[in-house]
Amino acid sequence: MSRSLQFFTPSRAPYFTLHKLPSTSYTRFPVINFPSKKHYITITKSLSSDLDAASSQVLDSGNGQTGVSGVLSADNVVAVQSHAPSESGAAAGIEVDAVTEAELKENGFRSTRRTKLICTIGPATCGFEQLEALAVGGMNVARINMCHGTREWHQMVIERVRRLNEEKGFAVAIMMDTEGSEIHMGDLGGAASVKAEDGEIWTFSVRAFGTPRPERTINVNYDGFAEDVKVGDELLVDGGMVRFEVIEKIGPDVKCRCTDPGLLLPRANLTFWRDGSLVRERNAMLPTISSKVDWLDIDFGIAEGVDFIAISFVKSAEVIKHLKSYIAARSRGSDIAVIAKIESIDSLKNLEEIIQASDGAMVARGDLGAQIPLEQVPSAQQKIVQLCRQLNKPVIVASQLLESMIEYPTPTRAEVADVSEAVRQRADALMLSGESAMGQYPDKALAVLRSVSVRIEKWWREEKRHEAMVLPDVGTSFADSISEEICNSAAKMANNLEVDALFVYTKTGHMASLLSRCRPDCPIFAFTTTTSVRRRLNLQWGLIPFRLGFSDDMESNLNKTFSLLKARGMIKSGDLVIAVSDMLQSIQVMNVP
Ligand SMILES: Nc1ncnc2c1ncn2[C@@H]1O[C@H](COP(=O)(O)OP(=O)(O)OP(=O)(O)O)[C@@H](O)[C@H]1O
Ligand SMILES: CC(=O)C(=O)O
Ligand SMILES: [K+]
Ligand SMILES: [Mg+2]
Repeated sequence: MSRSLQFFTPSRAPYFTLHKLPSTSYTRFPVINFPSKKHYITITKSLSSDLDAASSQVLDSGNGQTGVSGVLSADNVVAVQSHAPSESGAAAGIEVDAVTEAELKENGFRSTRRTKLICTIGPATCGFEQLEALAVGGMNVARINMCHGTREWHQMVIERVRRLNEEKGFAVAIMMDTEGSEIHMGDLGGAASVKAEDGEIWTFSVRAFGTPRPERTINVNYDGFAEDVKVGDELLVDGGMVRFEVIEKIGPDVKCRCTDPGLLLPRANLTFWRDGSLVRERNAMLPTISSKVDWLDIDFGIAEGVDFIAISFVKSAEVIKHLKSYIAARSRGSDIAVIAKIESIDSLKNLEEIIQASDGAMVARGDLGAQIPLEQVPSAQQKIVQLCRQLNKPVIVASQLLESMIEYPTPTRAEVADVSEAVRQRADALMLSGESAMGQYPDKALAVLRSVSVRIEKWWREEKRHEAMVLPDVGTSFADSISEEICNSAAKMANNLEVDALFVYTKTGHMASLLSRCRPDCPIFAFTTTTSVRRRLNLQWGLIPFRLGFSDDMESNLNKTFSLLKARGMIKSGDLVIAVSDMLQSIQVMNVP
C-alpha cells in the first residue's frame, strides 16, 4: 500500500519526520519526488502500520530549517501547510528567510546586517543558479529595469525569483523600475555598445532608423528634441560619459561632434546643456509616466504581483497619487508599494510632497547627477535620506556605489567610503545597478556591500551610542499617534536596557516601520500574517520579517513565537526581548522562558 501526502513547502528537504500522536515516537520518510511547485512524499507499505493510529502528524523537514505540518489519517491524503519544524510538535508555522536565519545563528543578534541590499538583475545574473547565489549572498530585493530587456525576459526573472523563494525558503521581493519619460537614446539596433571617437560627427534624430542602423546615427525618444536644441548646445550621454557639441540642425536631424569620446550604451540617458545649465524647454512638460510604454509595464507589474514599482523621473506628488489609485483599483487585495525615484530637478523642488505621497524613495544618483552639478549630489542624498526617515518612508541609495566592480574584483577605496557614508546615514537599502546586471563580479560586489554594511553599522553603534531621536510626529489620527509613541518608547527602552531583540506583531507592517524608523541598536523581529507584507518589510532597515499566523491574544502569540524560535535555535532561554503589537497598546519586557 502506498499513500501520498500532498503539501506545499518552501524547502527541498531530504526527508520528513512522521510524528505519531499522541506518543512522541517517529519515523523518517524519504521525500521521493519534487514536482515544480508541490512536493510529495510517499509513505510506503512497510511504514503503514504507523498510520494506523487515528492520526499522525508530519513535522520537521529534516534539514532543521523549514518544514510542514498536517494530519495524516490512515487511508486518505490530506493537504498540509508550511510551518516550522519542531521536535516538540508545535502545530502552527513560522516563515523566515533562510539566509537571515543562518546569519542570526552564525553572528548572533547584535551583528546581523540592518542595511538591506537590492540587486538589479540583468544578463549577468538572470540564471536560476546566479539568482540563488545572490539570494544566498544577502539580496533582499531583486530589481528589474523595464528600460532594458523584453517583458518576456522580465517575466522569466520574476518566475525564477518566485521559484527560488518557494523552493529554497528565501523571501526576495521584486521591484519593477519603469522607463520614465526623460530623453534617452534608442536601443542601438541590438548592439551591446557603440564607440564614439573624438571629433566624429554623429546624427541624433527622432527618426527611427532601419536595420542595420546607419553608421553614427542615434535615435532619440523625445519628439521635441530637434526644436529644443540649439547649435552650440552640449549633449551629455549618461551624465557625461560621452559628450557631443551640436553643430547643425537639418529638419529632424541634429548633427553633433564628439568632444569627449566613450562608449554609448543602449537607451542611454541624454541631457543637453546651454551656458552651463541644463536645458529643459518642453521636455520639462513631459508626463512622468509616458502613456505608451510605462502604463503597459505598470499593468504588467500589477499582473505579475510585484512588490514594489519604482517610478522614474517623478516630478510631482500627483503622479504618485494617480498611480496609487490606479494600482488600488486594479490589484484587488495585493498592495504594491510605490517608490518615487528622485532623479530630476522637479523632484527636488517638490521633494517633501512627493515623498509624503509615496511608499518610499530612491536617490537615483545616476540621472540626478546628470541633472544637477555633481558636487550637489552628496548633499541632495543626505537631505533625501533624512527626510524619508522623518516622514517614515524607506529610502534606497542607488547608482555607482561599486561601479569599478563591473570590471574589477575589488572596489576602489573611494567606493568603499561612499558605501560607508550611505550606511552611516542609515539609509534603509543600498542598490547595485550595472555591478550586478552586467558586471563581471556580481557576487563579489554584493559581498562588499554586505561586509561594509555590517562593519560600519557596528562601528556606528559603538561610536554613536543611542543617537538622539528627534523624529517629528507622523501620525494623522490619535490611534496612529499612540502607535508612534509606543514604538519610540520601545526603541528607546531597547537601547537603554540593551535588549537582544524587539518583537513586533503587525498585520499591515506599519508598527514595524515605526520601529525601524527609530534605528534601534538591536534587530527587530517583525511578525506579520501575510507573505506580501513580509516581503515588503524586507526593504526596511533592521527588520527581520517573519510570516506567522497570530491571534489577538498576545500571551499566546508570545508563547508560540518563543517555542517556534527556540526550536529553530534563533533565540534561547534568558534572552531579553521587548514586544509591541498592533492589537494591544502596551510594551512588554521579558526574558525568553
Ligand atoms: N535587463 C537587462 N538587460 C540587459 N542589460 C541590462 C538589463 N538591466 C540592466 N542592464 C545593464 O546594466 C546597466 C545598469 O543597469 P541599470 O538598470 O541600473 O541602468 P540605468 O539605465 O542606469 O538605470 P535607469 O534607467 O533606471 O536610470 C544598464 O545600463 C544596462 O547596460
Ligand atoms: C537608478 C537610476 O535610475 C539612476 O541612478 O538614474
Ligand atoms: K529605469
Ligand atoms: Mg535613472
